[in-house]
Amino acid sequence: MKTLDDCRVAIDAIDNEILELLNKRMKVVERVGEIKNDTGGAIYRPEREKAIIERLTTMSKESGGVLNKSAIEAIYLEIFAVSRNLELPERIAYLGPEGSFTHQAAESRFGAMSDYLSLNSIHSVFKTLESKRAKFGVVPVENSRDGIVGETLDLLSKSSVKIVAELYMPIHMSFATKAKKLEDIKKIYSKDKGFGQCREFLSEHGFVNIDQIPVESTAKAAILAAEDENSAAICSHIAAKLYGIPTMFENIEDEHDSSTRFIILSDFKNAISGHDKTSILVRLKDAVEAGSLVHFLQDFDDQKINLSKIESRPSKDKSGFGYWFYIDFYGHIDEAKIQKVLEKHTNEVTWLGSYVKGE
Ligand SMILES: C=C(O[C@@H]1C=C(C(=O)O)C=C[C@H]1O)C(=O)O
Repeated sequence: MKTLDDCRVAIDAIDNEILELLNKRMKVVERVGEIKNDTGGAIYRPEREKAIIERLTTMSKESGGVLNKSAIEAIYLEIFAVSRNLELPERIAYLGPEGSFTHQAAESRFGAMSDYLSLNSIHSVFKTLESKRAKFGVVPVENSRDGIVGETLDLLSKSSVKIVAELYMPIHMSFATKAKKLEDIKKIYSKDKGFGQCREFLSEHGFVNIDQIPVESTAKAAILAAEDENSAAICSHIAAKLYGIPTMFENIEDEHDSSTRFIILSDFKNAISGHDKTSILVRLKDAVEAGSLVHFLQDFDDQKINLSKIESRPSKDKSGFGYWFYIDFYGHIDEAKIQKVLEKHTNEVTWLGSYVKGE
């Protein structure tokens, strides 16, 4: 049996090899960057990243390796982020403030080293992309409990930016405080929804009679709690970490299955990956006439295209269209069967993006 020292010597030797291989990988990545620069190709290729993770996961399984898919993903998403930065540093705008759940989603995809821009509205994220002040945007589009984020859908309907990726993130709340003892806590900050989602925790810990102060975001709650040792925040763990507040309890939400779907916006079209989803907006001219939506959907069914979401929104324009529909379906816009359906409805459909299906 090896001693601790032997193990550490072995680990050091392996780390040397890993570093050498990583540097070797980055040399190849630099060349990819040059090629993309010459040909105008997109830096971020989510479908290629997905294929790498799938291949490595299968390989690890087959060889009996201890790393499962989430471990491989955690390691490789960071490697991809560093690679992309090497190809061309690109700015990522997200719905802030720093420490928001959207920030956490952005970091999970773009890594710790990227150039981030925190903006205080979804509208500003779209504007920043349209004026090319950032290459990517990250915004929430729906939550499993609260439903659709209307502002995101309305902006998608008007903007030229496209959805290039999606990701689902479980939403967990942390209880963070600089207080040494629970009794020292005299007030708690959070967003109104934060309090709503953690009622059982608050009552179990006897916090019901303590001042609960709603503020505009959970990140703001963390900032305030960082300034006052007799207060606490219900916030994301990234916010607690960012503002230097120790987390006293994690996952304090009443129901643990809440997740938010975030979309990554940019200005290019992905190649087909074989695991794609497409989002479109449909303005049916005669939406009020019975059957027009049914006929439209029938065309999808005829081609065996499965829908994953349909959401109606009131149209706010003056063109006379009463409603439009936001639809997600499985497949990529460049697939023949999808072209066949969309060609029949060119005047009614706006393509919002085709991207690798998130998990
Ligand atoms: C290197 C590339 O660019 C990016 C980085 C990748 C990587 O590090 O493997 C993969 C896909 C792209 O997001 C590429 O397109 O192959």
